[in-house]
Amino acid sequence: MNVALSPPKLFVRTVPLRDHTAGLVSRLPDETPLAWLTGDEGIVGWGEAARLDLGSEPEGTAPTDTTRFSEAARRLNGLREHAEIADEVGAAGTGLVAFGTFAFAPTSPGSALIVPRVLVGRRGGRSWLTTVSDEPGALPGGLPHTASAPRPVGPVTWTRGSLTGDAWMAAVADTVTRIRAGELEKAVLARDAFAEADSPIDVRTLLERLRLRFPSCFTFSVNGMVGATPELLLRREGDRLTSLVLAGTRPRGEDPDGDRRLADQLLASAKDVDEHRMAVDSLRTALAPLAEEMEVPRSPSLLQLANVQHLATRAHARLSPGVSALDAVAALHPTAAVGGTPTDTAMRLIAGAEGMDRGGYAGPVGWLDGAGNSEWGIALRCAHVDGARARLFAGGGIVAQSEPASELAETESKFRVMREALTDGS
Ligand SMILES: C=C(O[C@@H]1C=C(C(=O)O)C=C[C@H]1O)C(=O)O
Repeated sequence: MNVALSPPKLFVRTVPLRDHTAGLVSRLPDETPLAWLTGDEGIVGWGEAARLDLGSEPEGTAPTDTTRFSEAARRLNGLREHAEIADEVGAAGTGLVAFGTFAFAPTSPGSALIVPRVLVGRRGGRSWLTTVSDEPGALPGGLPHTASAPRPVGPVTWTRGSLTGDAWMAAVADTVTRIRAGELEKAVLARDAFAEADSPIDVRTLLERLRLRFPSCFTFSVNGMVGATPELLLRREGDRLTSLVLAGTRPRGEDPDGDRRLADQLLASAKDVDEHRMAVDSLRTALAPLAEEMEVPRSPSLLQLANVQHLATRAHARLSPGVSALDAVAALHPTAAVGGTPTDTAMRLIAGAEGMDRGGYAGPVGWLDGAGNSEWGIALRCAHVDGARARLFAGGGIVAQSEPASELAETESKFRVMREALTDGS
């Protein structure tokens, strides 16, 4: 674990912004942009007023260990206690805001919270600017207008991931055998793929493509993790919590009739409905000790995206007094939508079967403000971007009736999100 030095004193100021016309992504400089966007709304940030790198736990730590979340909460509280905040807007995402990404497994590196130097937000017809500085009076009053235009990605070379398609299908087959033998009920298996461009990838280009193609998803960029996830681990507004659970997938059809047929098949599939139920059950069980009221629909509805369609359940809860967003993140991660059932057995199987470290893939990614408002997605349909290289991830839930070839095809549909974002002119 990192030993926290005494936190810096931060001077935070949020002011309303009158200029509503410019898109949020166009505000961003190209270096390490931070973003959380739904369509035209959300928050973007740049610079680092504070960076909390959270250490990884030693090998052998229980797969459900939550130290990285409690460490994040403790260190963020330290920052908040020292901060001087002048907030003229007072909405979700104003004041002292940190973007965050957490590794899927406690033993993986890469979990971090970042407080940007500058943040621009827009929501419900209001826009704001937050600046964070180390000295009183050194607060910039307006926006720096230095952002350059986003660059195209250029030609990309694709290489296969940690496992070949055949090796990955063999891992799926082995998992099915273990499920049928009664060792567990469900495990989500993922794979990776690599892309290499000729020059550093401009993350803003990816963000703009992703938010336009997936306006109902959460387009994010935090500490190298970039993607557009449809899955909301949780949103906290006051004491209200919302979560959108997804599990059960079909591709989109070629035409409206084919599309409807695939949707009907999905809604009627005992295999997918069961797989979905496990994800919802894992949420319900994790949330129950934290909530005073919970509202979870009995049966899933359909969520259609540009590349795939999912079974979806939107759950609501009222959190018990004193339960923070990070408490809820720690309790909910990993849901059976990205881990499995039972959680511990599935996590151990995943660590052995995938032949790779997931890093931040399938971990929580999002932001929180000083008032306790917060949004955390599950980092899916994403890549880790590092200079000219991108490592893409995609997975799917494996249950007793799963077939390796269709699971492989499902991961290909999910890879499309980032493959297309990385392809100019697609
Ligand atoms: C694991 C992923 O997606 C998850 C798995 C799903 C499934 O198995 O049907 C559906 C949505 C997500 O919860 C991914 O996109 O990589």
